[in-house]
Amino acid sequence: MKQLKDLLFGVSISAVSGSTAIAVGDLCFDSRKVGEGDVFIAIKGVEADGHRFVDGATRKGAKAVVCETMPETLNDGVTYVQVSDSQQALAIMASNFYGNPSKNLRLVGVTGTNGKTTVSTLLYHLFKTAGYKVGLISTIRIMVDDTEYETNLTTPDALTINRHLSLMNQDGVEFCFMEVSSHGIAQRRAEGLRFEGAVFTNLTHDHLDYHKTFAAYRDTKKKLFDGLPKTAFALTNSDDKNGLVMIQNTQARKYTYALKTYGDFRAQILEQQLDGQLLKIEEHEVWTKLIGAFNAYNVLAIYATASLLGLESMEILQGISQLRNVDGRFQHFVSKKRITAIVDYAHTPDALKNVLTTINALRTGNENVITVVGCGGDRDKSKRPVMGHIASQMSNTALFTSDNPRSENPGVIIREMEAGVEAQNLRKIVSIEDRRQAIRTACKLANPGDIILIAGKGHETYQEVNGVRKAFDDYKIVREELEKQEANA
Ligand SMILES: CC(=O)N[C@H]1[C@@H](OP(=O)(O)OP(=O)(O)OC[C@H]2O[C@@H](n3ccc(=O)[nH]c3=O)[C@H](O)[C@@H]2O)O[C@H](CO)[C@@H](O)[C@@H]1O[C@H](C)C(=O)N[C@@H](C)C(=O)N[C@H](CCC(=O)O)C(=O)O
Ligand SMILES: Nc1ncnc2c1ncn2[C@@H]1O[C@H](COP(=O)(O)OP(=O)(O)OP(=O)(O)O)[C@@H](O)[C@H]1O
Ligand SMILES: N[C@H](CCC[C@H](N)C(=O)O)C(=O)O
Ligand SMILES: [Mg+2]
Repeated sequence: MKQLKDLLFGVSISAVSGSTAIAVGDLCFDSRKVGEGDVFIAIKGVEADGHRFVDGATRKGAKAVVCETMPETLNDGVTYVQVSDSQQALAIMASNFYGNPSKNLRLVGVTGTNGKTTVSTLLYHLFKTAGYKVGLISTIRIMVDDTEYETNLTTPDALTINRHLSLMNQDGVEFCFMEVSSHGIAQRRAEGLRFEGAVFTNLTHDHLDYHKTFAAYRDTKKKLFDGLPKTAFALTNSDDKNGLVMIQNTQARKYTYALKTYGDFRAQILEQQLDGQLLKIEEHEVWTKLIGAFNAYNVLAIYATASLLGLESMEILQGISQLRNVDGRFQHFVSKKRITAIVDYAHTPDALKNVLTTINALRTGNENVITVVGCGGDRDKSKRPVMGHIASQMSNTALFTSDNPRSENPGVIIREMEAGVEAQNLRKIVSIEDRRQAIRTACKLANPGDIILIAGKGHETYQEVNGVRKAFDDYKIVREELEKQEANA
């Protein structure tokens, strides 16, 4: 059992009713999961206000409540702690609860619209190859060195983060790479963590449903850098319009990386093929299996981060040459009849544009590019016409389909994508709600040499409709469809 007053260390408290010198059980921010002796933290969320569940939580046995507004009736035997920000309090208490595990390892946060999973996962593999014990907190999985844990958010809640960091401490993990999403920052999920460094990839259109304006989205990301200590490093992409803005107010040591402009770390693309590219990083040439200009940025960010963490150049370059694509990021195969299928997690306008630019640059003749793409339901609607335009403009055929419609009508989402298609591209689009049918049609339309891109879902192995996730794997399906079709031909 822990003492409540110890868990509150560092929390800015405005009022207390009852004693904080009491032993408490777990921390809990969901009244439905409260157990006897727990501390319930009431959070004002997007859907609900946790303050409404304070009474229910104490009836289920919560011994202490952390809240922003004191309830009108206080129950005997319960300690109420009023704080200015419950989400911040939760994060600090979660870190205290697990013995501040981020202080016992070298933690690096990665933020930006695209590239977070790629950069953090590749850093994990690079440091593993270099012989270290490593942790990873990413969209796809959480790794405590070799042990994998499931996750359903990019940046999990503060308790989940600290619980896994604590497992990393127990396992002797030295480095941890972690994605820090804008939702994570806005909801203070990573507050109270001690970062040794933070990396910025890029900033383009996404999540405007949540942040409302691009400036608010940018300023949210910037907070990760504003909160770094002097001893940390802040590494930014100076080719990105907002790269320097990110590090403008940080106390940390500032470093930049760039392909086009000036940077402390620089790279150049020397050659590109479907199975890799040759890069010049500083004075060294290195071959990587990761292709596309966007991956040249990712690889350079990894090189710079590893250098700042003290690895030797040669060791880093050797590691880079062994890295493979991250699951669902430009994951591809060539069928018997030489049709290339690429599955990619491009779910923002910029990512889709980058992937299609890379694919178009690989064309050597009259190959057709056939794109299958959708837009997520209950997510930023303003992305839909833009992605519709990009897919139709940059492909020979674009099949618009469903991508996790969630609570929305998939047909309506597709109509919103169609609204962005310019008149001269209308003949290139076909809309098919059923994603499997859309993939099947793309396979039927493809001739030898053609390239099929299936965008948006990458590593995901489900399709989410009305709160239910049904098994669905783009890579498996396109493989099956092409094999079936080629066997019947
Ligand atoms: C919009 C959003 O980000 N929501 C997240 C947020 O939920 P919330 O605060 O809105 O929760 P709420 O339902 O309003 O409830 C408020 C509070 O009341 C509590 N409650 C509620 C009901 C009840 O009976 N009793 C009770 O105590 C809830 O536990 C909560 O503490 O906090 C929860 C706990 O941390 C998250 O699980 C939840 O993520 C939802 C599931 C989600 O889909 N989030 C996505 C958008 C997200 O965060 N994505 C980013 C990646 C984005 C990117 O691509 O960059 C991510 O980091 O994954
Ligand atoms: N550095 C980059 N710049 C632009 N686009 C990129 C970059 N890296 C990857 N992408 C594109 O974005 C897609 C998503 O990449 P990744 O999963 O690494 O991003 P993320 O930031 O983790 O996304 P999420 O916010 O969903 O967690 C890739 O499939 C690719 O199409
Ligand atoms: N982390 C992103 C993932 C989007 C992936 C796409 N397949 C979708 O479901 O919209 C989000 O939650 O917005
Ligand atoms: Mg990610």
